[in-house]
Amino acid sequence: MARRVRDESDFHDRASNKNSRPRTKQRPQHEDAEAGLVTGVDRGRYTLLLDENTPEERTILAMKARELTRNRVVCGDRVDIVGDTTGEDGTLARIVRIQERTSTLRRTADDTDPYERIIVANADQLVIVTALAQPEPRTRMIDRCVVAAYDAGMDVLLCLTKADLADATPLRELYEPIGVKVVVTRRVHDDGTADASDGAGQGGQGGHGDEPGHNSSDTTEDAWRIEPLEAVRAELEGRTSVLVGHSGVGKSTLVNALVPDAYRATGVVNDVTGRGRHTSTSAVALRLPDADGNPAGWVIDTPGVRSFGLAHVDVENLLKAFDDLDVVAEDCPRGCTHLDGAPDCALDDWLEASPEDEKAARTARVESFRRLLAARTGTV
Ligand SMILES: Nc1nc2c(ncn2[C@@H]2O[C@H](COP(=O)(O)OP(=O)(O)OP(=O)(O)O)[C@@H](O)[C@H]2O)c(=O)[nH]1
Ligand SMILES: [Zn+2]
Repeated sequence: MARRVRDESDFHDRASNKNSRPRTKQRPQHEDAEAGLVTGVDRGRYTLLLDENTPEERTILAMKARELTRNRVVCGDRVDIVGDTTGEDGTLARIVRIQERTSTLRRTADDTDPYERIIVANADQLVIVTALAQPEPRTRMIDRCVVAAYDAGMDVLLCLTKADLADATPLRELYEPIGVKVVVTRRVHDDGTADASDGAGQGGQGGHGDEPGHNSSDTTEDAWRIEPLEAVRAELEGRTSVLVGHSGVGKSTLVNALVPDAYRATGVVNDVTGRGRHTSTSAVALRLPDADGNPAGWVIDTPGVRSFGLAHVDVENLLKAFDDLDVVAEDCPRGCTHLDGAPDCALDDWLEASPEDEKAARTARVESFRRLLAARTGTV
């Protein structure tokens, strides 16, 4: 369901909109530019992957060229680069263009940040990692993430962790009717028990999942593993997924199991800034291996993203994520809010006219849609 989404320049910098930029003057200058993928951003330094999946594949560092000063380059962006692109020590290339984005996950300006920001570009799936207990799930937070994803034209995967501690059924029932895919993971001890009484801290950076794609008890003698890891991997393969989740939900545990050495692989950024990765708040793209260790997609971890401001969200975009309701709402009065109690809202007529056997399903759809609409406002 990836739809074309407007460029960031549509929102706060119309003057520099790409259509009015003197492209023809830049083109000849940069016709030797190479293409790269932004895998990390840290204080004006961009980590890029060039010649992806070829023998020449390499990681380089770059900065933005002067003409891009006012444009934000984010993780997941495809960019054009000039200068020294060898990636050798001490080299710094220049990003001269941002390629057209297929999606932009964004958050609204708020009290702490006056700008609406793009968080990640070109992702097609948002993975909301939520623990079933410790910490307790917060459905309002999940709703808000779903809204942000649907607004961006992204699919949603709800990953419910710690199923060894609580039942996933209530959350499943809440989210499956709105087109959210659900995967449920649990911690399983190597002796087969699903008891989470100890082992805390062993998993965060753990030795679990040392063997890409297997992570089974015959390769790890100690403690525990996350299951079913392969079901999660199957949902991520061939896609670019953004992972969000509150502290303590088990996101790092999951990323480590899926992408062995994930955090060591981002060391390039650390070498430059001297900062540990865990103090970084910007997104990092990690390559997901398939069961044989071959590249099979991208997982973008977002350590700093705990919630989304949603004031920018367009009701129409949200409605588009509900195909059936979108058609019905064509009969709504102009400017209908579609909220509960909205005068003459066609969604209410649709419910009333429902055949008996469809009533429950229709009601679940409309109620879920209205819940998401309401979640746009207020704070988490
Ligand atoms: N019982 C149980 N504990 C789990 C499970 N997954 C992770 N944990 C534990 O939950 C705690 C938090 O996991 P992390 O992976 O560090 O959580 P996080 O979401 O990355 O949190 P931050 O690192 O603070 O962002 C750790 O002690 C893990 O061992 C699970 O499925 N069941
Ligand atoms: Zn309506």
